[in-house]
Amino acid sequence: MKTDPGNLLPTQNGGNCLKLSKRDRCPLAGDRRNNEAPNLGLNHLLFVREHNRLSMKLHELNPCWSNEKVFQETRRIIIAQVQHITYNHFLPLVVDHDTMGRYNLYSKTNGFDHVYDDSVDASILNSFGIAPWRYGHSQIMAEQSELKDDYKTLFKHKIEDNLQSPHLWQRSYGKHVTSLSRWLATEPALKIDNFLVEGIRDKLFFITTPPGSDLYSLNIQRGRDQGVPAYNEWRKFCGLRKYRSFDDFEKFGSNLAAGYETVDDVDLFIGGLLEEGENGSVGPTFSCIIGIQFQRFKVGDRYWYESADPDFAFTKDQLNSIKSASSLSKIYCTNFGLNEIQDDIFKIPCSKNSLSYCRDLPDLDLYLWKDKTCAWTTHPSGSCNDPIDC
Ligand code: HEM
Repeated sequence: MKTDPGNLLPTQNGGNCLKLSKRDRCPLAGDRRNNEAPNLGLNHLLFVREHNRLSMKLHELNPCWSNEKVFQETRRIIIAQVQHITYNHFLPLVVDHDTMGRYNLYSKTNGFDHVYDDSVDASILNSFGIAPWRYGHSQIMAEQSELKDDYKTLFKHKIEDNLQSPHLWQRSYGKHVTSLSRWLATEPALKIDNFLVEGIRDKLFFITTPPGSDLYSLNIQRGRDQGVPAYNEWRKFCGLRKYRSFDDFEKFGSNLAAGYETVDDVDLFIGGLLEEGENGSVGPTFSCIIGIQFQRFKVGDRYWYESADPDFAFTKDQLNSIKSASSLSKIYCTNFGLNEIQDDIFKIPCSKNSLSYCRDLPDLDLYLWKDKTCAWTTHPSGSCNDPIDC
């Protein structure tokens, strides 16, 4: 895929982003919101770099493959990695243990899994995008910072000064990508709760649209605009006890009583965030909706990465390599130039999650993608320049 100098996201003339310096350019990525916050842009950049890294290797292994074939095969591998990491490493930290089991969200440890059900609609539930999946807004930190290679020196950048701008990672041809990613990988996100940092509560987008707005208010209003059922309706749907009075919200009850007429009016986004989950995850109502949604994404996806459909399935060995060797830690440190990283990037480094050298973390075995016919196709004379077989 195309990149800019510094191996950065490609840019367009003009474009829709905030330019904080003369040299800033608006990046192009799969989602136009990639520049909403610098760390979101970094995650888009991460997978462009990973795509190009894998496709170069596939091309070296299979010189007879067309560019299109290399692109499509790489895309398929990246999608499989994202699905595997999301369901097995990330989701178990967002929802509770029961939800993972109830909705069959874990992948099988090895081999294929026939999960596809053509009666399942994999599109997004209105309520899911409005409330439970916005839980992450409460985890947003007040700064987007950089950590130098001593892991101690910190350069802080206020979040409100950098929204809608690629400046932090783009300046000096991407020289700061590594230090930003070091911070992102090691600094714990904030707790999931009903609090929001000031930079996105009072000052959201204040540079472009002064005096700025409030992300939680937008979330609440969006739910009302789109007719999302109230919190208590969802509790009932999820088999939880409906709340009868504001006292059920315990210490938050009196504040809610000041803003709502009855307990049945409480918005899903507000009620859901007030629940406490298991080990810091979201509470039972959000877990329920997220569980249903992720089950639909999985079971309603004809191309789910564990599929054994002979028309497009990975081989069993390829699939097992994806399962055993995909980790966001590896993808991060390989593509962002880190030497070391904790084994599980979703958790902070500690004695149970120690640092490893990047090169020691498992990587996909791309030799399993070697097309045995390829060398002969490119060299009908039979001369062999194949790095593996020769
Ligand atoms: C600095 C970080 C972030 C900023 C500035 C931000 C900002 C926004 C804004 C302005 C909206 C549109 C609100 C509306 O008008 O309805 C939005 C939507 C949304 N955000 Fe965030 N967000 C951030 C991080 C996150 C995180 C970490 C998550 C989840 C883990 C998340 C999940 C969502 C979802 C699901 C939507 C709705 C998307 C849709 O329906 O198309 N956001 N965000």
